[in-house]
Amino acid sequence: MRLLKRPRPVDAPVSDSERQLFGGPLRYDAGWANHEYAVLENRLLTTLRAMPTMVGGTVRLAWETDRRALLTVAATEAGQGVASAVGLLVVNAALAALLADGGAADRVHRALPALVLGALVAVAGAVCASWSTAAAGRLEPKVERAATERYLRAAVGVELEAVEDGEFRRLLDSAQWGPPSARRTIGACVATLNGLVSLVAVAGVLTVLHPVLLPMLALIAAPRGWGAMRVAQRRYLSVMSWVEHVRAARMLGQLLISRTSAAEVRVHGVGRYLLGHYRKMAEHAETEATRLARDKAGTELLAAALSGAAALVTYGALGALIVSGRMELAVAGTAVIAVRTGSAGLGALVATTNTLHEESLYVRDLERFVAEAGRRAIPRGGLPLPERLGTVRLNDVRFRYPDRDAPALDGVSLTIGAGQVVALVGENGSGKSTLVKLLAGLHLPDSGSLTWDGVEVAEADREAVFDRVALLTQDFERWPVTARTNIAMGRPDDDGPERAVDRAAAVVAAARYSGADRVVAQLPNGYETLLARMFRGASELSGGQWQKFGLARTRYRDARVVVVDEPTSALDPEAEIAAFDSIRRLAGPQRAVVLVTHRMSAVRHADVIYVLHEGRLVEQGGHEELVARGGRYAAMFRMQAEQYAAPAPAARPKGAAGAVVPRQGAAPGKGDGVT
Ligand SMILES: Nc1ncnc2c1ncn2[C@@H]1O[C@H](COP(=O)(O)OP(=O)(O)OP(=O)(O)O)[C@@H](O)[C@H]1O
Repeated sequence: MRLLKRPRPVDAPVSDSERQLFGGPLRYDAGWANHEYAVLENRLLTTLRAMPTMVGGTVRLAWETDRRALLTVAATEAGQGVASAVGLLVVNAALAALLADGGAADRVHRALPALVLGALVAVAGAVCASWSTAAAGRLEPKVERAATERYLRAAVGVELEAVEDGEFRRLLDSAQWGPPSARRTIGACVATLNGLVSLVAVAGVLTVLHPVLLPMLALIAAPRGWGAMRVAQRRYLSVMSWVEHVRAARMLGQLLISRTSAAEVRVHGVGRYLLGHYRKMAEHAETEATRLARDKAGTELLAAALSGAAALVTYGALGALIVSGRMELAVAGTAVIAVRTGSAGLGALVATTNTLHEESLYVRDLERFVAEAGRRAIPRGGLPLPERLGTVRLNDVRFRYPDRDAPALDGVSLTIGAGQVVALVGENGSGKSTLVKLLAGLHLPDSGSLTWDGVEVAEADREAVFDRVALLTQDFERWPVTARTNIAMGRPDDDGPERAVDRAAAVVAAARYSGADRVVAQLPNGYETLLARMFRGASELSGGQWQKFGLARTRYRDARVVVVDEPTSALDPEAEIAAFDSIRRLAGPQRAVVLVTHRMSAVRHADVIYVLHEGRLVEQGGHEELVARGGRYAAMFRMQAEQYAAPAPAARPKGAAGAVVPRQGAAPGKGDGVT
């Protein structure tokens, strides 16, 4: 029974590629999988008992999206069941008439009404079947759409912290199979219902014919049922435990064909490298597929052998009943047909129940995800914020990312007032972007307080906080939509037809503000040009041109607090000066600007400069004041200023002709050619 050993996909060996590229196995950890085993290793009956709950969610969705179609499916499936029961009784009547005493013509004549009824019943069954197919076909896409909407709504509603949490992302990943499974669940439900109704009909007929026939039918089908369930459970476990591995291999494939990586893929030879790893990872996954196939083959063989033995016993019993005179020939004939129909029906029922079970496991993941997303959702409602902006205040704020030991922000207190341009500076990793995320309401402080006009952000209506912030980060989104919509995405809710004219004017004004209007002038269809290379006829922009669009979007958003994080890294010097100038001009009586940048020249005009170091606020003040203080800010400013100062003419080494390129790692003054 080696083939039927309990599988442990999580114990599979780790491939070199996983180690080299991802630092270890990309399998979900055994703790979770073992918990699943605890549920899945339960007996068949437990699974069957859990089925109504598992399927219930999908049926509820179907009820909500199109109850008429759902009721039609149920009614027509029941109709088919009745038709098949009547059909069997008609067969019995026809056989009884045909096997009775008398002449052949007489017997056929007596069987005729039953045969005509049989034909009518068959037609009714076929009409029901096609009606059911049409209704189910209408229902399925609606259910998938409703499930997808549930999934996406739950996903966009969670806190940023959840999005960055690996465990939550795992749930997010596995739940994506829920919506297509919900669609297939409808089909499987229909087939299961069909099988169940026909089976009840056959069972009823068999019980009427002889009480021993029913248990025999069950005996034939039980092993196949067990086998199918076992195969489904193992496949599900395997899929779940390999989901990250599959995603990583898919990601390698995407990197190979992506446009952004195309240059490095070619010039650095990354293509060959990743292709090799893709192959190794795919081969590794194939070993799991082989193991599953072997396990499936073993299970099915055993189930078929047991089922065959049960069939042998059944037909033997039928023979004994006929020989002993306890069953008439006509009844035995109908019984054979009924047992054959019944066991074929049971086989199909087992297969569809199995599909239903497997699909509902994925739907259950979706349910689990939606529940978890609900727990981690951004709270709705809360205290309102005043319409006019006064001050945003941080007092002794501390924040630590869940997977880090050291806090990203520690004891930070600062104020941002309306009309101010506030600059955040500090070395890489000092906490600037984290501070920005807290300001925007994307993260909440672990301790200390962050208030918007006196309202604690944790208690405020978060929608209102978001509404007051415009965010332009370094990796702002380059939406694959038209130039116009790319700018209007700054406030996409503002989309009513009555606002169309104002909106068009606002888009043009925002583009003029950032210099994006000059980019638009060169586009083949102006504002209607699609900015996504992946579509035919679309245009692509340079990094700097995109930044102008990002700036225009921020302007269009027209928010109370404008946060710009390294907004000009790709701009040419002239455009950069203009951009910083425009950004500074955004500040007004009702608007504050928070500028995060390493360009010290852009910072000097800020009203207040906050200097962060290892998550702590170490200096604050105006440019002149901070330079005079001679601290960290002054050092950073001096360092950048020196870059632009004319270098002192270096003494040319004796005997060196022309420019000398020092050897890498050589100490100054010990360049090549020095004697
Ligand atoms: N999502 C995250 N999860 C865990 N740690 C994070 C996350 N984002 C940032 N950090 C860590 O928090 C600290 C502060 O990072 P942050 O991005 O705020 O710095 P920064 O000052 O904006 O840096 P840079 O100038 O490089 O943009 C760093 O140690 C960083 O590694």
